[in-house]
Amino acid sequence: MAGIIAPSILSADYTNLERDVKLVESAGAEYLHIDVMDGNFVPSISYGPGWVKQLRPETKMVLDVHLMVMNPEKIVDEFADAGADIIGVHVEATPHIHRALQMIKNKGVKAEVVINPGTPVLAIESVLDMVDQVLVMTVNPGFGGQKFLPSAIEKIAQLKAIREELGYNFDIEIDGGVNNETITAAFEAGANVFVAGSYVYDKVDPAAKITTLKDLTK
Ligand SMILES: O=C(CO)[C@@H](O)[C@H](O)COP(=O)(O)O
Ligand SMILES: [Co+2]
Repeated sequence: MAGIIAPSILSADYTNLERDVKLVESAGAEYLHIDVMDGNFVPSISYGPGWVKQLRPETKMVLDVHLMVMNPEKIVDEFADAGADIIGVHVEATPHIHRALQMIKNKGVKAEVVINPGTPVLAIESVLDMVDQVLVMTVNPGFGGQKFLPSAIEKIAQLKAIREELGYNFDIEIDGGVNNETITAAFEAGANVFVAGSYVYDKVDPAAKITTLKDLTK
């Protein structure tokens, strides 16, 4: 099965948001990646649940919400009610990662745990039996347009091995610096969901970029 492509709306043109959403949907992107930033866990501030609620009826794509916020357990219910299909919470952002993931699952939403480049797989081993997706950050979170960090490849391979050994079921997503050159090593290591922001939306022809990424992950 081809990889799932998740364009990051962070790099879209906000004065033409509807156009940019429809463009990637008709090009075959299955997920739309939504970067929520609180100005605390990361320096930038982006969107809240009200924004996700408005977006929900505009697309059939899976809304893949990446919460870069401190203490996400305080806000996961609101994002679930807004129509998120997947909610990702950083292990570095809360002392209550198990509770945060349980709250997401209780809402009937897919639960994702996220690790930063400086965090080892060991830090999330005790919650791998309860997640639908693991997001391995391939840049430090907070900004689009950064360079892919190859140290993530080993973590992807570790997660794939744990999943096989223990019979777990999670998808492995990567996020940051994904393009036609960096995607292959991550795909070969075991990633199957690929966030791409600036590669898709900067410069020309987002639809062709999605086709390229899909072709590289067959
Ligand atoms: O979560 C983040 C950044 O914190 C990402 O989702 C970026 O939006 C990806 O952008 P590119 O690195 O693909 O430009
Ligand atoms: Co993201």
